[in-house]
Amino acid sequence: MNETNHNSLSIPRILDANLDRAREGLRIIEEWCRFGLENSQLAEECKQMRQEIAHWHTSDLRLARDTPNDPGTELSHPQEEKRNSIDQLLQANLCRIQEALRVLEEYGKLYHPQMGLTFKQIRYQVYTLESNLLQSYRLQKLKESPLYLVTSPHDNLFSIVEKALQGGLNLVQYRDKNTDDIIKLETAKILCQLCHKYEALFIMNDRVDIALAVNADGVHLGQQDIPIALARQIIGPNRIIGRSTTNEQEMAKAITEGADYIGVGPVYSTPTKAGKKAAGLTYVNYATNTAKITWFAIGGIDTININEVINAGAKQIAVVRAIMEAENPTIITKKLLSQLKG
Ligand SMILES: Cc1ncc(COP(=O)(O)OP(=O)(O)O)c(N)n1
Ligand SMILES: Cc1ncsc1CCOP(=O)(O)O
Ligand SMILES: [Mg+2]
Repeated sequence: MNETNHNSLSIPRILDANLDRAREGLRIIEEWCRFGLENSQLAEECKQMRQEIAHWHTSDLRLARDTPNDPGTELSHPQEEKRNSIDQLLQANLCRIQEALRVLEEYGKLYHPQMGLTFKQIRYQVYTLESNLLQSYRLQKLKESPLYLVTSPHDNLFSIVEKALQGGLNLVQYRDKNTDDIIKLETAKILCQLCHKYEALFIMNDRVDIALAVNADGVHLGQQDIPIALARQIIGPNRIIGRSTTNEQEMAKAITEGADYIGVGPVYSTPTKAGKKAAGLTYVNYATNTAKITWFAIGGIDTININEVINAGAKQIAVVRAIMEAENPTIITKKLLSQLKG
């Protein structure tokens, strides 16, 4: 250790700088919770943590500040100058807060007997905040996605999905009933990254294990798949669980069991789900009048018949062939989105 640069103010300076850093970072997250997510509970949690941190920022520590001689003020990482998305901005600031809290925890032990423990507790509160923030972000995005692409196997799968994302799609489900698991895993990984690049949500069909392995935003489970409670235990509280429903009883059960969204259909009979009886527009009407959670009408919907489904009250729809078999997936995506926006 170089003793020449070490003096009695070194630790107060470290604490002063990191108290500022943690509070600034929390303020950035708080603004998003308040204005972006409109989640007053999360905003309040941020505020309380800021106040607790402020309480430790005593005049002794502020007086130790020596900005003109601080070699760190000029240092900035190129990544700090660049934020491509709100997601990245939040991640970067959560990281900054956690680093600052860790510094406060370690150096705080040398300053005040209680400081290490307090900042350890705040650091854990920030981990919980991060996870709640992610859940809130996913649920909001889900609610605001009018169009849901459920994929089918295709030689140009990635390019079709990317073209649809370029058309404004926000929600994609990877569905492939027949491929080997090892290929499914690799495909899911690539699709998940692709979706996140476009800030879209990625949902895995049927498979909770693959959803977790690739960091998917959620999983879609049908009536023959594992129970929602078990999926929740495995996948945790922050990822989305969707459930297919074809009638009133299934809808009620899925909602009671805690599905984040439901599929409502098949509206029309469809070769994609051959042999499955259509639930019809009557069931869409029922969902319009009854479902209090996010729901997607699905089955046989295209640019021609979508208005019937919209007239039955659907605000969000899911399609397979309409996009997967389109000559131009970007144009069809834009068209479906504009039809849904009315
Ligand atoms: C959005 C959405 N709704 C319904 C389904 C159908 O799920 P499931 O009944 O499990 O049938 P498979 O898709 O697994 O054949 C879905 N995938 N997505
Ligand atoms: C997976 C699924 N679940 C109910 S209908 C359906 C398939 C919908 O496919 P398409 O949009 O091609 O009719
Ligand atoms: Mg299924």
